[in-house]
Amino acid sequence: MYTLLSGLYKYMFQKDEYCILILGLDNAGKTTFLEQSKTRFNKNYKGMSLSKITTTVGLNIGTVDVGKARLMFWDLGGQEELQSLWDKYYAECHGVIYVIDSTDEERLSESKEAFDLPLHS
Ligand SMILES: Nc1nc2c(ncn2[C@@H]2O[C@H](COP(=O)(O)OP(=O)(O)OP(=O)(O)O)[C@@H](O)[C@H]2O)c(=O)[nH]1
Ligand SMILES: [Mg+2]
Repeated sequence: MYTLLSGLYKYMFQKDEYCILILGLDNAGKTTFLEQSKTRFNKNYKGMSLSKITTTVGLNIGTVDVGKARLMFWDLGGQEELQSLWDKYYAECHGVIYVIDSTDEERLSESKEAFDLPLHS
């Protein structure tokens, strides 16, 4: 009976959780994207001032509920020495958002190389 009820409860109220990695070069706008997503989708979230966002050294985690899904975003640091950590998270995630600063044309090829890195490791 307990199993039946807990199954029913989970079916009705529990959200499916998905882990989404946010990758991209340093300064591409990953943390800004995460903050904007949280502000847009989480009703009671008062977003932090965008000017207060500094470069990410570790990991920012943000949760956003969309319909019956709960998206758990992992925003990793994009600096070169941190890129080797990307593939540690790659195997655990359900999806990847790759952020490119389209105005920074000089770094587009560097961005492409960094994008290819976890795909080939
Ligand atoms: N104009 C403009 N500036 C942006 C946009 N997104 C981010 N920025 C600016 O770009 C800079 C870097 O943004 P972050 O979100 O910290 O970049 P990041 O990819 O998280 O960088 P790391 O944490 O170092 O990997 C900040 O000064 C932001 O305000 C955008 O869509 N438009
Ligand atoms: Mg960041």
